[in-house]
Amino acid sequence: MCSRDCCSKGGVSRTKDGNPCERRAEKQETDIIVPTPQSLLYPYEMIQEIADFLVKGSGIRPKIGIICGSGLGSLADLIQNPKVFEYSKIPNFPVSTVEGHAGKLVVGCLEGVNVMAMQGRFHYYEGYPLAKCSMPVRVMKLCGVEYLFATNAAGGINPKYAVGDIMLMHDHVNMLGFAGNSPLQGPNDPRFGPRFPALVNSYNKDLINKAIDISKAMGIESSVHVGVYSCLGGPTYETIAELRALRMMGVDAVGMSTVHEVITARHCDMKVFAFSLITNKCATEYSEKKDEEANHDEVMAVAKNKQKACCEMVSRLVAEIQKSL
Ligand SMILES: O=P(O)(O)O[C@H]1O[C@H](CO)[C@@H](O)[C@H]1O
Ligand SMILES: Nc1nc2[nH]cnc2c(=O)[nH]1
Repeated sequence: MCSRDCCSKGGVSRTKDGNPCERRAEKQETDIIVPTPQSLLYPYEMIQEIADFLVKGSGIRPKIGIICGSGLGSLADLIQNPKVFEYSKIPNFPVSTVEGHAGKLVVGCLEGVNVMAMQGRFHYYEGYPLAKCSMPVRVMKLCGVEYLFATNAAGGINPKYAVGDIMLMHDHVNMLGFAGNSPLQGPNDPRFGPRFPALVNSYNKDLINKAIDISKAMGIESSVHVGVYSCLGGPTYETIAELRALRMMGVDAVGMSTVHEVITARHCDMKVFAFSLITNKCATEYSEKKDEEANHDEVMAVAKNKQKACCEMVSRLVAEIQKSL
């Protein structure tokens, strides 16, 4: 209420005698905030600056970029001669706020290939716009990265999936996109990619086939699936009705990440490989059992338990790529 003792009726501030309050009208005009389109948050030059900082600081131009999912930070521990950058020390970089996401960028060598790994990703529910969540993918691109490996912890909706299984992503359903949200929203910078990128064939078939062969060589093929992931905004886990709806849409696993990173990577023509570690089974029947409710401690515990297999999958696939370089 303004100091002239106004009240608000029908969205219009009025003085006690019913006349519109001029002071409030003036204030409203100056208070209008025009949101910055997502794509303008990190202009090309700023991304280039971050990439230059990392390439100069590490002396390395990575070919493969790895994003470690919740509890899967040990993927970055595979890297030899690592140069570690705390996110807080990288200019214009956001900070990680989620448990299981250390907030470090590790650059070095894996299976003879220069790689860069994010120990900690950014999620929409942390309050970051999608373009900010996936900004590091563009940094990777300008550092020289050609392949994105995105990993995540996810809930298994497909009834055939068990906790601890791995789902190789071959497609996604972009629920945030259905609601009109995209990391590419706003003016397009063609130095990154086209205005209207196609997303069919986003997940590289050759890499999926190689990963299937690797799972056979590791003797874990019965717990490795190929399926569809969907990203919701979070931070809530899903209701039973939502899980049923997702299943009807053909979704096999659900999480709160990855899709915007894949969109950003495909926009700038990176080859994408992604997998979900199934950390919990999503209930699709109503029940009052507490142990059927998803929780982040369980997600982290399962990820830690299964990190060895995930690490082996990643390093073997990097070794396969190395053969073709
Ligand atoms: O997708 P990642 O980062 O692996 O994490 C998943 O696990 C967290 C919920 O337990 C959410 O952040 C969800 O997205
Ligand atoms: N949205 C969502 N994210 C997850 N991350 C790990 N498990 C889950 C889950 O069940 N739902």
